[in-house]
Amino acid sequence: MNRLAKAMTIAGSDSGGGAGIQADLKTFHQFGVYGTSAITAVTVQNTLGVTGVYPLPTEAVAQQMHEVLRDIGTDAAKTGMLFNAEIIEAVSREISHFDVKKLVVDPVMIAKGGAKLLQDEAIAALKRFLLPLAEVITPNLPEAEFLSGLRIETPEQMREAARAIHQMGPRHVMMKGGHLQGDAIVDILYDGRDFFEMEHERVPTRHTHGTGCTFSAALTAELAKGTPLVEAVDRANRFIVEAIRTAPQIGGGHGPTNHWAAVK
Ligand SMILES: Nc1ncnc2c1ncn2[C@@H]1O[C@H](COP(=O)(O)OP(=O)(O)OP(=O)(O)O)[C@@H](O)[C@H]1O
Ligand SMILES: Cc1ncc(CO)c(N)n1
Repeated sequence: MNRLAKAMTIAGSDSGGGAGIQADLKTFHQFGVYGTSAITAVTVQNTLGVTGVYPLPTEAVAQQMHEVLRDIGTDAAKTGMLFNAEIIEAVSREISHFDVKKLVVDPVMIAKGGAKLLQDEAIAALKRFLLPLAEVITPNLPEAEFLSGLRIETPEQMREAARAIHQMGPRHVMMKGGHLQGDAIVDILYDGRDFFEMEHERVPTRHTHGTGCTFSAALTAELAKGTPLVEAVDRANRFIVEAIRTAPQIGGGHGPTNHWAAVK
């Protein structure tokens, strides 16, 4: 067997199991990657929504990262729900200290039902401390609007916002176009020079809980294995579409995707 690739997720716990840490670890496993975690907050959630958010002490987040990274190490890492500015600063410090180069930042801000997973005043810390360390940031359109301060209603405005976000320091911007109308979903990847457009089908379903987490976890797993970025994005896209298409119909609300989805 080849050396086992390792990936770390730094994110919130979703008790319902479809998003956050749980989605990330299930996805790492499905990609054959050994997963480790640093939990930033415990959320009380099911498929109907979020009813509680309990952030951990900043020191607990930093210690989880420190102890895992100094012993086990990691080939890639991703961040999800970080909740506040203090946690963002501490996470950025550990990422720099251990020189984690393949960092995927999923700038989680609000859950689908509207619950706040990032405090408003933490956006400045995200831009200042974390984005310059990212290999790739994966905003959806509302997140890209918040970060760039621009309105995004057309593909051209997506490209404009990607340029603005790239200026904040990440080496690549992978902007997910799912929130624009249309039968097809067009995502764009920007490396500071060229735009790569990727189109895939839109699956008609309400079972999309944790799609952003699952997509960025798949991307992180591929990067951990050494897959080049454009190919890693393509594989992660194929995985999330298949996971949505074969969602297991769990719960009475927005159910999780199928973390056992197989992609060739
Ligand atoms: N109905 C759908 N059909 C096909 N692909 C989808 C669908 N919904 C989302 N996706 C894809 O899943 C990926 C992540 O989705 P999205 O941007 O909606 O995540 P998100 O809003 O961050 O999700 P969450 O906050 O629940 O984790 C994107 O690549 C997007 O194109
Ligand atoms: C813990 C957590 N992270 C991220 C999301 C966004 O899907 C969520 N609902 N819960």
